[in-house]
Amino acid sequence: MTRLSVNINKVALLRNSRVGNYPDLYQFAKDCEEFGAQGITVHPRPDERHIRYADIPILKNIVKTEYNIEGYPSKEFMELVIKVKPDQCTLVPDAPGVLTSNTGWDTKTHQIFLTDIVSELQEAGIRVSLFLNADMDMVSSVVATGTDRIELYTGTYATAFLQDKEDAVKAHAEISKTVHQLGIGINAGHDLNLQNLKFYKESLPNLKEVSIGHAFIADSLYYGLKSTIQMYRNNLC
Ligand SMILES: CC(=O)[C@@H](O)[C@H](O)COP(=O)(O)O
Ligand SMILES: NCC(=O)COP(=O)(O)O
Repeated sequence: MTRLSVNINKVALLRNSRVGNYPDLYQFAKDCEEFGAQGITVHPRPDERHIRYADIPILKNIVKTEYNIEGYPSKEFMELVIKVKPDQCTLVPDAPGVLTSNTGWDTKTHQIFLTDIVSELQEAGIRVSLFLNADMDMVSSVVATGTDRIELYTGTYATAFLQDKEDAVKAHAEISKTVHQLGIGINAGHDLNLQNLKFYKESLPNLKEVSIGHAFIADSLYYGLKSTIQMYRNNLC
């Protein structure tokens, strides 16, 4: 089974565009789970453009499925995650001012750094996932970090899907098969949507979780939250 984890960053972005608490981020997370979401993902960025650090502990008491916190392992981020103890922490190599996540880790270059971070999170009882490009050259260093999972960055897949979907998914299918055989779990995310999700899932039989936010929230504006969750879940069957 592939879990659908809804990334609620963009609900927080809308909330932050006015003083007050509307839409209510916490009620939205509750409703996502009531309607069938199997996880909630948040990505607190240093500028707090959407998810605020103050949201993180509150959501910990609200999320009943799986709570996934994504972000760059800065000192502040690590202190927050270790304190809150989500089910999973997905480490992302984003620079502070980046518009959105746009690449995975160079685990070869950052192997020692990541190994220490992975170990610190695991000692706190948190499952760790590393955001990664579909690059077989990274596999040995990924294993060396001791990470529990990888999250395949699917932004390039989503772009290439429109031209040649078989070619777009090839590297992802190959690395997921290899990493699965090495005992590491496979997650995926970024720019997945109702057009490209089903083919991706069919091409990666060992996919444990997808985290989807931007397209999902946009779709919810048209179809409503309950219908959108069902539509995405139907693409993961
Ligand atoms: C890591 C990733 O690809 C997404 O989870 C990221 O959280 C998107 O961030 P924005 O919502 O700020 O674009
Ligand atoms: N890890 C990917 C995620 O949480 C959401 O990415 P996107 O669907 O907002 O591009």
